[in-house]
Amino acid sequence: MAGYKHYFKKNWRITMVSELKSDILHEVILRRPDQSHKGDYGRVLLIGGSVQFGGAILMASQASIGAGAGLTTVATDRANLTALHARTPEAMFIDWQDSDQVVENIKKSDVIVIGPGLGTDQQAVDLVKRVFATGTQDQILVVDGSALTIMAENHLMFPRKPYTIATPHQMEWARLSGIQLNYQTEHQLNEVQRQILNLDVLVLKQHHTLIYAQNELRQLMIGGAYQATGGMGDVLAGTIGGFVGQFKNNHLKAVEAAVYAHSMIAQEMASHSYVVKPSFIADALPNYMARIQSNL
Ligand SMILES: NC(=O)C1=CN([C@@H]2O[C@H](COP(=O)(O)OP(=O)(O)OC[C@H]3O[C@@H](n4cnc5c(N)ncnc54)[C@H](O)[C@@H]3O)[C@@H](O)[C@H]2O)[C@@H](O)CC1
Ligand SMILES: Nc1ncnc2c1ncn2[C@@H]1O[C@H](COP(=O)(O)OP(=O)(O)O)[C@@H](O)[C@H]1O
Ligand SMILES: [Mg+2]
Repeated sequence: MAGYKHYFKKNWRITMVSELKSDILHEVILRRPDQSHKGDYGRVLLIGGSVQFGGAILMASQASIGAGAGLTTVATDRANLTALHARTPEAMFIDWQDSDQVVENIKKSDVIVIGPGLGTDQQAVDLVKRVFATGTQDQILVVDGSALTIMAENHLMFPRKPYTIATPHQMEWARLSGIQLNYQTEHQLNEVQRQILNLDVLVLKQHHTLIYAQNELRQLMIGGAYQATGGMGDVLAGTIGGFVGQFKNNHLKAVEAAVYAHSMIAQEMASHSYVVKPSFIADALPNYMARIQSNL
């Protein structure tokens, strides 16, 4: 347990525990007004994708676009440029070594997703620090994958200003909180919540993912082991980015809807797929969201 207090401080009181149900989708995914444009649906910047883990950021950006982000930009290793444009020509590219362009794009984004396939080398550490230092009050930050490991290894705290969502799986949460897997009971987590610093939403990914926010804890009861494939969390991070970027009334509900939709699509696909490819979920999002909007 040693060390977690270093990261977390804010007082959280979980007073409501409930199951996350499908009505969240109908609450969040509404018909778009005709008089609107791409600038209304979120400028999402995704940062990640080392040479080794390029696929992670491709999947996350595919999910951001599928989820409906108005503009999706990817700051990644130049090695991913051709693959990115071949897979998702809708995405814009920034070389993550170009710090001026990275900072400029952090500033003009509504949502920043950092971590999928980021890796943990010094350049990645610098990027996490830069994002944390630059993020403003009216921005939303999604911290995933390697960015969480970097935080644990470098004793970084979540930044104060942006609305911050963390999406650790249990191993990442163990690194960050100091609570080992076998001890990650509800009680232990509540103890940590009381001390959380600067975090608005914690999506603790596992079979039956838990979503913690200041006054509530919701549990996802759908989804299954057909989701246990590398890239599944990268697609979730991109989906959350796309949802919070466009569904602006309530950030927490947008996160909950993203988590629910991601697993519901997987569950539907599992009726005819032994494993569900994460990129298929990214591509299925627009059709699924249209069905929700039409109440089908
Ligand atoms: N195609 C790609 O480029 C991929 C890149 N990835 C990236 O690789 C980096 C390292 O992330 P990883 O998660 O692979 O490695 P980590 O070292 O962070 O953790 C993975 C290990 O944690 C253990 N674990 C325990 N409980 C778990 C749970 N509930 N869910 C998931 N794992 C659990 C598993 O045994 C697993 O081997 C991240 O930046 C990630 O985004 C991964 O998403 C895999 C696919
Ligand atoms: N057995 C399972 N049941 C339900 N959901 C699962 C299961 N295994 C994995 N998942 C889901 O898949 C995603 C995996 O995320 P993560 O481990 O970050 O993947 P990656 O980093 O490889 O993209 C999470 O949303 C998790 O809840
Ligand atoms: Mg992950």
